[in-house]
Amino acid sequence: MHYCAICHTSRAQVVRPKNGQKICRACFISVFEAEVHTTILQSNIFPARGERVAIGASGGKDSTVLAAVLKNLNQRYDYGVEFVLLSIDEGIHGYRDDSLETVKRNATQYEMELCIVGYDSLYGWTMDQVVDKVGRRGNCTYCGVFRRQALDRGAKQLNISHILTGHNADDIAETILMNFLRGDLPRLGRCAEIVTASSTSTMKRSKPLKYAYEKEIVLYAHYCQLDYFSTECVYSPEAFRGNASPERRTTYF
Ligand SMILES: Nc1ncnc2c1ncn2[C@@H]1O[C@H](COP(=O)(O)OP(=O)(O)OP(=O)(O)O)[C@@H](O)[C@H]1O
Repeated sequence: MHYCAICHTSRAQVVRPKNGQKICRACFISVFEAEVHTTILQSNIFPARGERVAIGASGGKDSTVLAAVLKNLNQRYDYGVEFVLLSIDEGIHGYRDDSLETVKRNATQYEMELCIVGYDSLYGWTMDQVVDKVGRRGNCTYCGVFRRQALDRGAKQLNISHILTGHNADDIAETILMNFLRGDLPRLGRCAEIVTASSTSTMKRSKPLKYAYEKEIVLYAHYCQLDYFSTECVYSPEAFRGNASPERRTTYF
């Protein structure tokens, strides 16, 4: 039997993909949370007490883990921040309607206010209607752009100027590779930053899970028995992110 490399008393149950360390369940949970706390401190994500901050909440594993960890860390280290869950309803039947039910339960579990903003009320149409009219080609690209803007508009409605997202280390590695394949140098330069503030808007965006590997996020959610939604978007097989072949790349230049 291997003993945990941190506490040396319990049985090791996890081999960390990051460094090969064999640790027990309790030490994994505490080290995972400690690393997110370090990212928050080193990047000065919450510079002011009393700030209201939105968590972009999709109901998926990343944003659910983000909300759960922030709830714990805010209590433990007293950041003095009030978190609000902000969800965008893109209007994708059989996907977003189900995941929003998860976010509603999370709002109760984490005692956070929830605000849901829909593409239908912001733009006058849903993604299902867009796909019906123009087909599936490239729809993930528009949807991503609309979602980003919808998050900004939702946060403004709440009088909030700071949005956190659950982007993890694997997402950021994929984004770097995608920007490289597209030859998008300006984005390549800034896509790995933890805190970004655009020159055209006052909205600040942060990624506290930047150093968390997707495998460990799933493990954290599993060990903490978090309630999250794990079905893929019905339109996502079309995304460049999941299928970045050179032939497809040419359509983006
Ligand atoms: N519909 C949405 N409403 C609010 N925030 C969203 C929504 N979709 C995505 N986000 C935010 O953007 C982040 C990255 O989204 P992405 O679509 O890449 O999903 P993901 O990597 O599967 O994350 P998750 O597991 O949280 O769904 C999410 O973690 C979340 O913070």
